[in-house]
Amino acid sequence: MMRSIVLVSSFVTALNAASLHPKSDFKFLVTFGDSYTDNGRLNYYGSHQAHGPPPGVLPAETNVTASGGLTWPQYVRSSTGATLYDYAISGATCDNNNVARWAGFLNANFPSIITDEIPSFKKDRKTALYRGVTAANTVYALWIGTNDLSYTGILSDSQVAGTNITTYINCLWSTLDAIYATGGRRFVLLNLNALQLVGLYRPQSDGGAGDNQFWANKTLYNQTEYAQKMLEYTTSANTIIDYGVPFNLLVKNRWPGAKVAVFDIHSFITEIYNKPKNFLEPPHNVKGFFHHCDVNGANCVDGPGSLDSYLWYDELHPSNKTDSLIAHEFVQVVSGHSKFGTYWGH
Ligand SMILES: CCCC(=O)Oc1ccc([N+](=O)[O-])cc1
Repeated sequence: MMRSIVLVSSFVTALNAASLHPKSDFKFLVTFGDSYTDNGRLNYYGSHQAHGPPPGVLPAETNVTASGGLTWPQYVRSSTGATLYDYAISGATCDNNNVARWAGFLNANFPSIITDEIPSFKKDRKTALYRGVTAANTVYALWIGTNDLSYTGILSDSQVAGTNITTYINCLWSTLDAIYATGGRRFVLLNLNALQLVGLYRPQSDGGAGDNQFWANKTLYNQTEYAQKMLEYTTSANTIIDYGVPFNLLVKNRWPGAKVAVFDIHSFITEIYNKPKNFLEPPHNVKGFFHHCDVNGANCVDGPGSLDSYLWYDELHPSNKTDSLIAHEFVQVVSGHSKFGTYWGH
């Protein structure tokens, strides 16, 4: 049977950011991901023998995240008034059965979306925390993959044998399956960041970092080759996401009644990189980063200047200025008004 494809032009009506009263169609934001999104959840695991909070309990938040300040969902909350449930955990991959990363301080792997974030969400979903959550008033955001493709993952062929970028992409669809099964119908999928631009993967010959806390022996490698690999991996995965969302949603009818927006973070970050004066405070800094530590992540020194001038906080993470820009654009995506959003629905 031929199925008509409908590009949803307006995902939801525009948000009244100024009032701080959440709009009826954006009362709750539920987020899944890694340190790009984590607002303190890993800290809870770190202080509770690698266990998450009991069902119905939110971990304490921090206002100094991996961005150097608030992270993007916290900015979305403050601009929209939406209630935020953030399951993101720093260091996470999509599924530890595909790419697992050891966390010495946990004496366990970093918790992943499939093994920890989704199970925690499903347990919480049955508690009073989710009173008032409906299919219509809740947006689920998924931003994962930076660690899957990272030097400790696919970039160094460190994934579980037999798994690959397609396995990672299939994990995205499995995550949407799990949320859909709980009643979620409105999804925003944030694609892979332009990782060839971060200091971690940029060659030193182009202003990138040398040996560092996220890749301790980077200088032993052909850095130009690895930056190019990262460009290939992120752009190829993002193309698969672009085609995979309408294929799964509309051709396979995998999530009947759902709407999915793809937020093209790769292009958004690249636009900040190319036109910093439109986004960052002068003097703009898009090649360097603000927070400099040794290869052990210790003896850190900040600056020079203000973090608001920087695209990046450290070798890997957007600055909190950038996170505030991501949040602003995310709200535009949810409202159907972003040139960085592609909207799919029945
Ligand atoms: C965006 C993915 C990068 C990431 O998750 O980085 C981190 C991993 C682990 C920690 N941590 O253990 O604190 C922080 C950031």
